[in-house]
Amino acid sequence: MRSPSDRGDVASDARAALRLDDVRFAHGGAAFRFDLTVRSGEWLALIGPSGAGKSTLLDLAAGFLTPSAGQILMAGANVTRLAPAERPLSMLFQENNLFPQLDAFRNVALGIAPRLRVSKDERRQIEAALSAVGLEGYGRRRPAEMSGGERQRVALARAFLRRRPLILLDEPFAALGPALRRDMLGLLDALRRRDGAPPAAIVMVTHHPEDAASHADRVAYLQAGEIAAIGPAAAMLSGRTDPRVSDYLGLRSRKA
Ligand SMILES: Nc1ncnc2c1ncn2[C@@H]1O[C@H](COP(=O)(O)OP(=O)(O)OP(=O)(O)O)[C@@H](O)[C@H]1O
Repeated sequence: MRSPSDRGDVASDARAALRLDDVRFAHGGAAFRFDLTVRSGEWLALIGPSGAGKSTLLDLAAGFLTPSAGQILMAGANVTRLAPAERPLSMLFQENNLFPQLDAFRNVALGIAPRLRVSKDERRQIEAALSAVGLEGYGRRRPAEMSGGERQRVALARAFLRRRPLILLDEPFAALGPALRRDMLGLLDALRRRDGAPPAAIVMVTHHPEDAASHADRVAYLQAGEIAAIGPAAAMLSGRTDPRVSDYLGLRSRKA
């Protein structure tokens, strides 16, 4: 049986949560070229040195940047020219995911009711989402009245209420301590499996190899604007697959 490769076979590509097909982009002096297939329900971690293009890859997938060439597909549909709001995904950043003037309830409500007019049923869903992230009773608090971890929980509640099949994470827990980061990743994993629906696929930028090791199915290593290596998380993080990855992870002894 052939192992799933990055290009994948035609049938699995058609169902892929995300596919970047020879996507090209340039900003500043930096050029980017990405080929990637993320299967439905898969958790992919993006690692690599600062400036390698991890955020650029996510921004292209989300629609905040437009490729100069190539195609972006989600569940087989070409979304290359669609605005971010029209794409079947949710994205979480390291900060500023919430509207500061709105309380937690309204920030979550925006996930399903952009004009903030909510029905009784929607109110119940929003309260259930807040409770699922451990924030029962926090509905009236504004972002400034919450900790960084609580704010990210509100953002998670909103993302999951939207029930999009793809979640893009640009280091959303990087500012949290190790224990809290572990809790948040566990919560994210539990939330994406709720309701018996297929789990949402996740593409997560991280500078913490241990986060990738504990949750990712595959790891992609980016360097100089492209995916230099990709494979199962355990193999990639063992440092035995690619010398560039082991150097990045600090796993190879260096000669003085
Ligand atoms: N808006 C922009 N205009 C010009 N150049 C940019 C812009 N955004 C990013 N770049 C450049 O593109 C390259 C890739 O940036 P990107 O943010 O994707 O890297 P990264 O791998 O996410 O880095 P980090 O780990 O530091 O967040 C960098 O050299 C950066 O300076």
